[in-house]
Amino acid sequence: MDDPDELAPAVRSILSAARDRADAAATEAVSVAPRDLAAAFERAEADGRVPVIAEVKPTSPTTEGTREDDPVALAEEMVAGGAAALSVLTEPEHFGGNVETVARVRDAVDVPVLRKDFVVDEAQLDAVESDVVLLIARFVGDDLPDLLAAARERGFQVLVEVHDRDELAAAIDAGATTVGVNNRDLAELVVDLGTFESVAPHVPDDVTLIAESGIGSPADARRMRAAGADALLVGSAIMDGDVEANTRALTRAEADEDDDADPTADDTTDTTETPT
Ligand SMILES: O=C(O)c1ccccc1NCC(=O)[C@H](O)[C@H](O)COP(=O)(O)O
Repeated sequence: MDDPDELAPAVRSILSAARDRADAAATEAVSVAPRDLAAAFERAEADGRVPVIAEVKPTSPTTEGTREDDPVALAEEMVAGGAAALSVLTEPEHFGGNVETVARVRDAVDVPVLRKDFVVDEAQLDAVESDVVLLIARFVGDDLPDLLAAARERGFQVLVEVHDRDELAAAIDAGATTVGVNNRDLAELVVDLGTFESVAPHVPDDVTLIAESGIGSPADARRMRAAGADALLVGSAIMDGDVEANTRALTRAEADEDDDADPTADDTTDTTETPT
């Protein structure tokens, strides 16, 4: 990992808490039979939905307040809104998450569930079963190949998160097949959708590519898709207000634009002939 002093104070605090939790991590290795993430994206595409990983994110260092609703109810609303997969924050101190929520959400829905946390140590992988785990290239540094292998041995699919071309190269060298480009700079906590646009052209075609963070509107969703995103990971914009409607607006971002461009595509239009 590069110089921790270059990270935002909130992120240093997140990492320090993650290391403390690693000390108390489980000792028995989990064994997962995962739901296929790529297949879930394909199902969404076939159905005319933008593949969206909707994130259960009660709070965060860049969010005001905490959403106190039952996370399982929120997860079900996300699926009703067309989410192809879910992400559940399990970091307790800065994001209001916990590992029990992943298990409850996974029991309640049939889409793949990503456990979103700041894993820095192999034993942390055993805290709970999920279909996908996140490894952040910047945080795990040279341990990425070993952690990737350890996660796969347990059956997890792995989303490797990068922020620039050097991290992308490290992810590809380590054998990552699903890569997320985070638009949020963890040094400044500033979001710039141009990050995805600058890194995406360098991602090999056989890698499943996910645009993460800062996607706030259907126009943003279309922008990320035009830049090559196979799927989008969205938290704040979905959690702010009506979760089902917010999810639907993003999963329908392309279908709704097609409908706008072609009024005859509106399936509510009555095409029966009126007798004269
Ligand atoms: O979201 C934050 O404030 C944050 C701060 C520090 C480190 C990580 C952070 N977010 C983690 C995430 O990966 C996002 O929750 C995820 O990409 C969704 O982002 P968004 O749609 O912008 O909520």
